[in-house]
Amino acid sequence: MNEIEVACAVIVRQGRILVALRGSQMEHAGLWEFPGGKVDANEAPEQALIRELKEELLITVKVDQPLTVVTHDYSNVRIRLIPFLATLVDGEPKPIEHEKIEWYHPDDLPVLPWTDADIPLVMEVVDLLG
Ligand SMILES: Nc1nc2c([nH]c(=O)n2[C@H]2C[C@H](O)[C@@H](COP(=O)(O)OP(=O)(O)OP(=O)(O)O)O2)c(=O)[nH]1
Repeated sequence: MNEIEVACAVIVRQGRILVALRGSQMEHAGLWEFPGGKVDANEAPEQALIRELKEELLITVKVDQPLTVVTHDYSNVRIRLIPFLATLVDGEPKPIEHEKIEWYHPDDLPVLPWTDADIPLVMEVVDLLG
């Protein structure tokens, strides 16, 4: 199966976490995710994350500690989801590609409809920050 690496960010501000709803034009439309995107060849996951968050939310982040990598098989692709805690250092996020974004308290995350790969990560975030 084709395998892709996807870096994503758990951005925490004043106890709330930035989450994004995938738009109708995207795969997994109508599901929530942590913002991020595919890691290009010869790119570090941290670099990919900084690039993707500039593109899709117009923000600059500082990448902090890595969280636990999740490997998940969708029907057509295996993804390695590579999460990091991150801090917003410049800009106010705007949903350029997403349907919308929200800041949620960690304890409110588990009830959202998430992309399948994110479920273990959501649990880790609740354990760590909830
Ligand atoms: N960004 C992100 N993607 C996720 C998460 N969980 C999850 O299964 N995915 C999947 C959805 C997509 O199939 C893939 C990421 O691809 P994408 O389409 O968002 O990335 P991209 O912006 O680099 O895509 P593109 O420019 O090539 O279209 O990973 C998550 O929490 N964050």
